Amino acid sequence: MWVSGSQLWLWQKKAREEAIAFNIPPQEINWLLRAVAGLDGLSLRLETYKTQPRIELKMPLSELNELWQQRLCDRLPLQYLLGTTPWRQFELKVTPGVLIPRPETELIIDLVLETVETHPHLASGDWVDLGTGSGAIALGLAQALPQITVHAVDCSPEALSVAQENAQTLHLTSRIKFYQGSWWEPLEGLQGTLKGMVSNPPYIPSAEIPHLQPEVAHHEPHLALDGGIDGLNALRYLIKTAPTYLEAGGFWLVEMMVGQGAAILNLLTESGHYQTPKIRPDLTGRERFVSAFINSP
Ligand SMILES: C[S@@+](CC[C@H](N)C(=O)[O-])C[C@H]1O[C@@H](n2cnc3c(N)ncnc32)[C@H](O)[C@@H]1O
Repeated sequence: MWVSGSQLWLWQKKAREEAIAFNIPPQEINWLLRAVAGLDGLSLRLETYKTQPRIELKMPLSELNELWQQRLCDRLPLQYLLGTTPWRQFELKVTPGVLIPRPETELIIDLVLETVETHPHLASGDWVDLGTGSGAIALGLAQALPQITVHAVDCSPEALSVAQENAQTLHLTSRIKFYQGSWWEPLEGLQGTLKGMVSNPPYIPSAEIPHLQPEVAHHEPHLALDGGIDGLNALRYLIKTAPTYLEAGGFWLVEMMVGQGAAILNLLTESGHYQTPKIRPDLTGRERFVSAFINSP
């Protein structure tokens, strides 16, 4: 499907005005045009594509416009409309059955790598990603630590099928084992053997979910968001159960919501099974992660 550069420029100009009117970041149009028209950042920024006689689109202009109207009127996230999202060096498949992996979650991989540098025994063996969703964290770990096997668990069959497809596309299927079930349930046989656990569990207090941006509240799976009354249901469970599965000296790392750090540190200390619990900030300095080690004998 071909259009002239000037036709596409006119469409982009109208879409930009609509984005501003609907309070949607206008940069999303460039993202859309990169994906649908294969335009690069420079020609979009300088609008040089406007003089191109012919530009190939992956869909008719009318269909592109329908997608855009869905973005505006239904507040459907662009990542679901395009079916992909960038995450670390990957381009991951996403569907409305999985949480769109967030840029701040990328830091989990860096925190693990930083820890492995000072604790080299963690660089091989078995790790788990509990609540794997699109598979983002499991894929990032498998790619960054070539000597480990990642066990990736999710209770959502739809999420697991997306995660498996992502692993296939990235040629990482031999490094990740996927399981459907609740948290540790499918991993009974690995009790006491795991080197590390990472998880970005649901942690939003139930009553806050309807007040999130409509893109999140209306379109992302509530199973991925809802952490119960205080948001800590899954985190509490993971603190209680991880010591049965991780080996002594094993590493425990979770993502959380700003403001949950003190409660999580308390739970870790009360459990008596963890040492050196630490709140870890994201790149903007907000407290978003907590790590600890399982007590050594
Ligand atoms: C916040 S999302 C994280 C997804 C992905 N790890 C990421 O960071 O983008 C939480 C994930 O936990 C999964 N989940 C919720 N309850 C679960 C349970 N009881 N057992 C296993 N997974 C669960 C959800 O399906 C969802 O995929």
